[in-house]
Amino acid sequence: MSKIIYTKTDEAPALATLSFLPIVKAFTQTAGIAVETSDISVAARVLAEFPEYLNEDQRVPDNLAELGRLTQEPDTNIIKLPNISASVQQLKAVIKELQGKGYAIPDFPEDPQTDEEKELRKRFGKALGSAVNPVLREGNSDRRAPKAVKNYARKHPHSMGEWKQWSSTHVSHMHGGDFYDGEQSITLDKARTVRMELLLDDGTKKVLKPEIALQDKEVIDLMVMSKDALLEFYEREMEDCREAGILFSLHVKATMMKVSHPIVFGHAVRIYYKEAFEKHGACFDELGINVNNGMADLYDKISVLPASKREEIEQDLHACQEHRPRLAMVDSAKGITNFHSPSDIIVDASMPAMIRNGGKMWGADGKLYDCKAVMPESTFARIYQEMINFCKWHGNFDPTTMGTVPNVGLMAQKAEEYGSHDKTFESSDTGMARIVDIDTDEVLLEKDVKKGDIWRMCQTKDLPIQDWVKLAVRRARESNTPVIFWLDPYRPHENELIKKVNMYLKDHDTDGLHIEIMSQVRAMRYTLERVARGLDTISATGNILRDYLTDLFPILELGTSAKMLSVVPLMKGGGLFETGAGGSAPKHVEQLVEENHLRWDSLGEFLALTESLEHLAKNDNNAKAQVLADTLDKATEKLLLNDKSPSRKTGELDNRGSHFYLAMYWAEELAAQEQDSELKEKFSKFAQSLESQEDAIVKEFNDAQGKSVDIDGYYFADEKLAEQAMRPSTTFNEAIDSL
Ligand SMILES: NC(=O)C1=CN([C@@H]2O[C@H](COP(=O)(O)OP(=O)(O)OC[C@H]3O[C@@H](n4cnc5c(N)ncnc54)[C@H](OP(=O)(O)O)[C@@H]3O)[C@@H](O)[C@H]2O)C=CC1
Ligand SMILES: O=C(O)CCC(=O)C(=O)O
Ligand SMILES: [Mg+2]
Repeated sequence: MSKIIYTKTDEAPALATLSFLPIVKAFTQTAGIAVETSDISVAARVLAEFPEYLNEDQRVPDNLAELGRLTQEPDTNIIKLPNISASVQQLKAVIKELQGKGYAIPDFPEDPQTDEEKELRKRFGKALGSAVNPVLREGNSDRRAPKAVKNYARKHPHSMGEWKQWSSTHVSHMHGGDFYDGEQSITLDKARTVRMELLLDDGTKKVLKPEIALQDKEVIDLMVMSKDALLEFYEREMEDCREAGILFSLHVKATMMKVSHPIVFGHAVRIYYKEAFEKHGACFDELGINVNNGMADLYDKISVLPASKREEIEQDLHACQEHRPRLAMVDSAKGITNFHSPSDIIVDASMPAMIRNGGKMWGADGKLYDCKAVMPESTFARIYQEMINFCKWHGNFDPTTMGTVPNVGLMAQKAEEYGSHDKTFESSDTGMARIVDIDTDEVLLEKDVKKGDIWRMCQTKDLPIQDWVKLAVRRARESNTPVIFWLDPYRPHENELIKKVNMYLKDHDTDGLHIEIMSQVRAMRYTLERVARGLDTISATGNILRDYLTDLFPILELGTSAKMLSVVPLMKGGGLFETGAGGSAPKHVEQLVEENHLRWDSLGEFLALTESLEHLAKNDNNAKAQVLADTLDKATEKLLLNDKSPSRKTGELDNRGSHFYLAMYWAEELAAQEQDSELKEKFSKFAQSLESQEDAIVKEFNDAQGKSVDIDGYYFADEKLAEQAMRPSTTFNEAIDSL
């Protein structure tokens, strides 16, 4: 029997799954396909990590490890929904919720001292930040807007804020002392085993990572972020921002760069509130405040202090604000600033939202203002400034005419920075950071560091690079679209990649294809000139730009990255089908709980399912699966054309109603096709029955809305209550269950 694994994740997509999965199961079983679920939500991952603390009946298997194993099997077919990459605050909330429900998970040790606490911290660390995607992404990334989706966006453009030439909005990044500055990179001449160490001035060595096995032809990099340079940069930019009278907004990716970016974030907060931190430092230390977790953590922890002390601290914090720039807000109604939590502003989604808004962010008064977008690491920040320059000169992009920018991303096997967190260190001393061959004692790479600097090693394996080049050539051929490799010869790492790209391009027939290599800023300029003329350009990028560009262009082109087709052809032959290119939309859960309306758009799920069925049809020689894929594709287009995507407004069609329409259109298409008479017969009756009950079903869906709903939890909601909430139409449920 053919099998699809459907992941159960978190927040909005997890809710949507409760409504959509019964439909998927009912349709696919007609083609002999079993759909199995695999719970990889952050709560399930925490439970799986601590079986010895749980009763027998509370234990759950380590599904993520199993899925990771399956990525190595050629017949694997996984549909992967977005999941939470948890910050420390979120992880603590997960633990609290589980404990409250009788799961005796231990407390999170914030400042581990004993060996036991350190071990616990390490185990919890497995559920922190981006812990799922890197395990499953055993292939490179192919993300694009399907034609039907792009055509729909052209006909029904989303709103765009207006860019003015006199906008003061700009990007600020470091010009020295950051990871880009003085980066070192080599391609290995043979397989080696190395250690990462800090050589102190007195000759002693601190080994930080005793053994890393490196493959032949692998590219490794050594990069350092200077603490002094970072602090100077923040001081200068905060003052510049205050003088300019615009909002200060910090954009980091603390979820994926889960070691370095919380530190970079924490320094910004400490500099902003410098005097208060100097005055109350000892008290903050005593309370175990770690501002790398955001101001939310600070306010939470000072709440235990006597009122007079607490008020004094609050006053001192407010006094700092007087001579600092105004902060961009995440939620002005609730007074939540950009410094509240490092996972509130995640650069891949936050920068495009600002650019789409005409370069504006929300101020504390709920009004929009120009801003200084601060992205300390210059490596990729420059692409955003280039886009801002373009917008200021040419005005905002026009979704009705703009071209599209698909992406082929080098991602497999934890490529580049996104795989570096276990090789990233905040230096405890001043000395020489070194990568040393264990067998020969050769120093492969070394760089001076000072106490507090952040240093890291990145790895990029050769086979993923070969596969990436192959995928880029394939996409160029299949879509007859130019490919630009965004690679900067002045950056040592990318210079190594350029050599490899040039070499591996020779393995393919590139006759008649337009393939070029350009540095990021030129590539952005070139791509935008084409975008504005309605021309399409594939971006072939490394892992970080894959992430950034696949939110940036879709948000401008389609209004959201949720509408992207996002395929990961696994290197061992299987398929990983991600649903959209965005995240788990936490704000949507709030609306569901308060008003029983889920505005989550499952288009990404529909697109992923189509690809998954097509993959399965070919792999398992399952003709019925191909019929299901073809008809689902048509049904999805019909859904768009008939405007049956979820509305943002409570009382109107939402996620659940939209699923009903997809089911009805899918059934209609199956009834209309001539390839498979069995499916035709079965779905003709089903389609008729849904059509005849359409009004009653939509009424049931809409009537359920407008009141609050209790699903008893957030990270570990009650399955039954959540399912009831997500399947409120008895008529539709009966129809689906009877298929
Ligand atoms: N592949 C993965 O597993 C990914 C996971 N993440 C994780 O997701 C979480 C949230 O990240 P965040 O930066 O807020 O980005 P999101 O992409 O989740 O959300 C940003 C906004 O995009 C819109 N949006 C996203 N998806 C949809 C959808 N399907 N339908 C309609 N609108 C949508 C919503 O806008 P509006 O509010 O206006 O409706 C939403 O508030 C984090 O924990 C992050 O780590 C992030 C990216 C990828
Ligand atoms: O894994 C994560 O935290 C985010 C992934 C992401 O943003 C992406 O792949 O686009
Ligand atoms: Mg992303």
